[in-house]
Amino acid sequence: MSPTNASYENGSKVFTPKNTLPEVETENGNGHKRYSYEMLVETAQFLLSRTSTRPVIGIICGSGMGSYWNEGSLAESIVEAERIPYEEIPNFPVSTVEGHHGKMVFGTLGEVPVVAMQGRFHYYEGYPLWKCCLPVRVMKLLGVKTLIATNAAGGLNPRYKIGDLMIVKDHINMMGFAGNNPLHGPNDERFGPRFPPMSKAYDLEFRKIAKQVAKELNIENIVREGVYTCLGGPNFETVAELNMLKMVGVDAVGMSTVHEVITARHCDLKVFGLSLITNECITSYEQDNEANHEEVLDVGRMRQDVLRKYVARLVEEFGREEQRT
Ligand SMILES: O=P(O)(O)O[C@H]1O[C@H](CO)[C@@H](O)[C@H]1O
Ligand SMILES: Nc1nc2[nH]cnc2c(=O)[nH]1
Repeated sequence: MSPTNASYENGSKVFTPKNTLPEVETENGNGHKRYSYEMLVETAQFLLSRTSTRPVIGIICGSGMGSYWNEGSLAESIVEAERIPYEEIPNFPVSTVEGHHGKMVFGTLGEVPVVAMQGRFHYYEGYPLWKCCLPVRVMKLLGVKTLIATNAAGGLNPRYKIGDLMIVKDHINMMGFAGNNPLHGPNDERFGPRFPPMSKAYDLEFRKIAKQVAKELNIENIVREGVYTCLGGPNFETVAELNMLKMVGVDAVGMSTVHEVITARHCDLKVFGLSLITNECITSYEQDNEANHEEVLDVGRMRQDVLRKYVARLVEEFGREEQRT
């Protein structure tokens, strides 16, 4: 099916943008079918029927960071948590990566109603980008106003240390350079415009608040601010690739987040991004160590206490900011 309605005026082809998409699109060029707005409404309605929480902030937990949402450890922060396994959610993918539990957690942090994804979807798992980002649109339909996307990332900036936290200032959409974008294909205006701007992807006010909160919590020495990029994975990068990324101004490298943020901004969610630097990016052939997922998960575990406290305080502050504006 054509993404646009074409008609002819004075012999020239005129395209009128369509407002809605068909229930299930035909193949979009990647061999994957997309879900319609109505299907995602069905998913959101299912979730709303399973919880009394009406979340205003959505959180995506990065690799190894979801464990701080496990039973017990968050009891004092997430109040009356309700956990819904992805398998039970209509139209939802399932998590296949170690360190991603595959549950939606509803509850409150401070006074703020939240939904947290304990496990995200990655391109390398075999999901097309739009499907990796489907939960972001579901969050929008749940009433979420702000997305907090956390991730584990390799530290490319030589000043970064393992265990540092990086407030994401901006991203470079490397996969997008090659034409792979979650918004690829027909646009549904009910989510957002065909050509969304991306120059204010990461909310400036939230970034200021995050720096202030880092001071209050006395963790400013480990909190950085920098540029993130996402590669398709699942392999970690070669030395030459990392040196190229360094040259173009990348501070941290991962395999997620960028497409989620694009999807979130498209549907007008405010965004805050936070990377946990879990490993050093290897930029010299003389170095012996190599990146590995175990280290990524270990550092997530090691920093879970700090992350939990920091994210919980940020949620409170962002919730307050949300009420103010
Ligand atoms: O981005 P998150 O999901 O935090 O995880 C990062 O860590 C994993 C590699 O160890 C990859 O999945 C990469 O994307
Ligand atoms: N691409 C990539 N993803 C990561 N996730 C955690 N560490 C890394 C890394 O070094 N590279």
